[in-house]
Amino acid sequence: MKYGIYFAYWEQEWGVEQKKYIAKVKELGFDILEISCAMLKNISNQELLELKKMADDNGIILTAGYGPNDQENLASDNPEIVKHAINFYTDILKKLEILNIHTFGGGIYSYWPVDYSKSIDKVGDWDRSVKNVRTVGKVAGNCGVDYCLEVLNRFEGYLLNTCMECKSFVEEVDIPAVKIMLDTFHMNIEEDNMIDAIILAGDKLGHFHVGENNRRLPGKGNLPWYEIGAALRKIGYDKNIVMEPFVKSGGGVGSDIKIWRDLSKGATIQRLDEDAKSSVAYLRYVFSGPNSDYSAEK
Ligand SMILES: O=C(CO)[C@H](O)[C@H](O)[C@H](O)CO
Ligand SMILES: [Mn+2]
Repeated sequence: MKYGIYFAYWEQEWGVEQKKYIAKVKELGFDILEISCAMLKNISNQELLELKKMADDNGIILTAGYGPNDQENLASDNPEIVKHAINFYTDILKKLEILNIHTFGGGIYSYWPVDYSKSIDKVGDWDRSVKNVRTVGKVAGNCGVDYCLEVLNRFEGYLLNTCMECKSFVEEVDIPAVKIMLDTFHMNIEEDNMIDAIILAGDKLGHFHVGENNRRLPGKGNLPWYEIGAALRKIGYDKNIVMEPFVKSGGGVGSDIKIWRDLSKGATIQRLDEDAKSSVAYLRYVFSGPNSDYSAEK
């Protein structure tokens, strides 16, 4: 397994320049930097190549995350929005191919975060999204990108709240590049048992986000990391583990993620860095097993 972190741990806006985090995460002991596709919307080819070179030079793997806005919604009942969304994803996927990025995840079958002042048509949105994710998933496959559908908690999304729903959706889409993405923060809210959910995902699991019950760094909350690691090993998961901590309020990130207090306890940037370094060392240790009493027979 490779270990990474989402740049937004240090930032308040999704679209900011993220190149500077490549050397930093390397230094802190990570293999991966996850960037936001928000920064790829208006990027030049030259900048793309520079970003790729910087990752290569530092021995860092890049992955990509994204929370699409309501104009990029593949589940929309408005054909103009769907057309725009398909064009948007096609452009982004071509850029990911240039960047040698093979993993793209998030609520990329709907929009995020959902506006619940509007009425919800889950059945209709599901059918439209299956059809349109199939279209975009084929493009992803041609670009060598796994298109990973993140299971989100009910307050942020309504289409895929559990691994079971995501598995059915992925089976309906039936395109090899379209995979399940799980995030321990969301699983802790929605799944009866997050270990069983990982086992259920099995070889369809394409990407894995880790964060505590309150989105602090792994090791600072109450999630069962030993058991999570054992479940990942049991399904033979050998892809990416990307931590997605959110601890500072403010800006677009703070408002989308709903951080209304300082979960970092006033940490300086230096302290944030040290915490991330300790957390990835901790995760590498607990996920390497065999440290858990989660039995393989379960
Ligand atoms: O877990 C998430 C949202 O709660 C997502 O992974 C990202 O934050 C989202 O895609 C924005 O990039
Ligand atoms: Mn996530």
